Amino acid sequence: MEQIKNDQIVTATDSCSSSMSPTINEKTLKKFEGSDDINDLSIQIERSAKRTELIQSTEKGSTSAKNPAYVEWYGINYSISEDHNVSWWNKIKNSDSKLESGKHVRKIIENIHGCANPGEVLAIIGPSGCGKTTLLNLLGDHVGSKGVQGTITLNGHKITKNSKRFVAYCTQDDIFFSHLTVKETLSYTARLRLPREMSRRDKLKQVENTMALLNLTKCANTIIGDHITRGVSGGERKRVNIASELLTDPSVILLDEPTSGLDSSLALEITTILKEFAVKQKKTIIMVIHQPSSQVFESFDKLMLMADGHMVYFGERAGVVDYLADQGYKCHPNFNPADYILELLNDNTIKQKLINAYTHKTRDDPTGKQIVEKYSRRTRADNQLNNTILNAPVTSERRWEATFLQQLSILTERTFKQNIKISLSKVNISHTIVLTIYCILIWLQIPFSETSINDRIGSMFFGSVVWSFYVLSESVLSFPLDLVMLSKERQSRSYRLLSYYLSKQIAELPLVLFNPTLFTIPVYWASNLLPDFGRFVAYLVVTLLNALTTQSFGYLFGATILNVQKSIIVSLVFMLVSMLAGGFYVRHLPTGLTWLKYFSYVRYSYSLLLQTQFDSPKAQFRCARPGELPAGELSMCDTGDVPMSSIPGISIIENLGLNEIPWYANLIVLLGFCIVMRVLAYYSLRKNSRRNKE
Ligand SMILES: Nc1ncnc2c1ncn2[C@@H]1O[C@H](COP(=O)(O)OP(=O)(O)OP(=O)(O)O)[C@@H](O)[C@H]1O
Repeated sequence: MEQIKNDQIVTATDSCSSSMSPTINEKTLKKFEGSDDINDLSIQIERSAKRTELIQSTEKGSTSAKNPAYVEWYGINYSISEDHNVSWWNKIKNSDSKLESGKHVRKIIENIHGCANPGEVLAIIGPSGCGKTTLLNLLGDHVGSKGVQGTITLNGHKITKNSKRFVAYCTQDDIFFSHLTVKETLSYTARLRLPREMSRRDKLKQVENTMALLNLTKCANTIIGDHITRGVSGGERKRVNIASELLTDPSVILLDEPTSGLDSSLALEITTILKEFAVKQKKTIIMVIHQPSSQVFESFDKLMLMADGHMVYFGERAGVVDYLADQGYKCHPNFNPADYILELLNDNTIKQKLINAYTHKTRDDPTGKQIVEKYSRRTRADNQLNNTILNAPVTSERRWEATFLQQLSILTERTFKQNIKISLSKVNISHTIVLTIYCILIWLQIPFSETSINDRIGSMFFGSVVWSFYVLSESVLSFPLDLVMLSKERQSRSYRLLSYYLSKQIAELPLVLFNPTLFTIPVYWASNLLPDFGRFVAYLVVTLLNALTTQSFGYLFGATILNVQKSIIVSLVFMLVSMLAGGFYVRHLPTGLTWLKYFSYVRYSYSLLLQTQFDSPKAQFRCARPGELPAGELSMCDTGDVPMSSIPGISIIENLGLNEIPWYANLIVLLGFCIVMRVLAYYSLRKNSRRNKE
């Protein structure tokens, strides 16, 4: 231990008792008078003044100042069941008893308590894996009730759906739509989550101010990006994450490592902004932070130390150094206390001693309720805030700020902007063009003759099935890929599930139809399908309806399974089974499997396509001349009693056994599949989103 202390003293440059305030004051200025750093300092002063001005501009109409929220938690325990290695049979047989006996239960956090007051910043510090994020998830009500014990309150009341809207959670992972710009991202958030009474202009002004505050103005028009498309930098993305929560004016802000990936001056700038928000707008700020600099550390009001899921310290930040000194671990005055704390907590022996010391200290108050009462200002008179407000539930009369129609239009616009760049990307368009050219070359001007009937049917079947695969592979991923964003935004009560679901249908409709249309128009005319405009329109409509029905199935699989890999496998198997029962590859299904054809939507669209092309007086196919057919194959013209010069199209459909039901019945069934699958997909998504909350 002595070694640790000495090493730290040698390398330390920061001060344990540094009095550097987050904002630059005259005293600091005097210290630098006459020095070369004066220019830097005046820039900092300017920035500080600008920051204060921007925070004041967002202060107008702030609801958090009217709705201060005291967060208190005590007796918190959280366990998970670790049954990954148990066979499914054993899980079914013994699930409850094994869980109860604790055989597969792992305690993640134990007997945790604390509180955070409006106007204050509470920092949670501890080594990696000690349970900080888990605690934040619990405070943000992002964990279901399973395995959770203890009490978490907002102003003394349990967190409800309505009060949750006042709690913003800035997660460790920055979750965004990759093809939207920074400004678009923040604007959509503002339009969805800022009060209904605010005009759109004011909401956008708030976005501009927040961007200026977090130094995002210069990258306002840069896309967020992802691992494929380069966008803003990691630090900028982190700031967009913070901005998107700050601009919605919450009463409580939970932040998971808001400064990770930022350089030290930017980290200080962010914590300073948060501190100013806390003080000026009475926001309650709880942040998990890794290795803060001493200046950042000084800006915290309260501190909570954790190790191995246990408490090590909770109280005033200013008291931690003395507390550790009392335990025999004195921090050198020249050393950053945060670094020192982490050094201590990463030493197994010291960590255990500190955990034991805290447990001993709270032996008469194992849930920590009394400690919480000691540090919470809720129950005590406050000069600035009326005591009745302090105990009032944080709640809103409205469940959503934007009306249903506003949500629908905002989400449709957002989904369209995000997806158009994917669906109509250069790669996708090139793929369609190449496929179109290839099909034209293969099926160029198919003659109306008996010998080419199979080629004609083949071109029609391929022209619809190829888009089924294409559409299925995109639509099946639609919900699994949106899942994290959806659950984050639904947690913050940004919109209804129904508005999200309908907006997806509307926004993706033109996009899903674009490529099949681009393909079908030239291929139809080039391959010499029935030269009749009405029939062409009918053919196009059926091709597009087939694509939409496939999309419905894709939505259903995606919404039900919600797992990328599993959804793809299930949808592929389904598609292959539907194709085989579709009537193209197998005309007569084996006895016992004939029912399959009634469930194959491919069969209905395939029958409809053939009906558009063959069920017409214009569809006449010249009989094969001797020697044109392969040896041994009989011409359809020779099978009847009357000699024929051409074959009517209708007899071809009859021969294929695809005229069992009229065209309008095929259309109704296909439409039915399309609509019913979408309704089922919605209920499936709703059921899954409810299950996620439990
Ligand atoms: N749902 C879960 N399933 C399995 N393990 C979990 C789950 N939730 C938390 N854990 C485990 O609980 C421990 C605490 O995780 P948590 O993410 O809260 O740590 P942390 O202190 O935030 O770590 P870091 O600083 O590295 O982000 C880890 O060991 C983690 O693996």
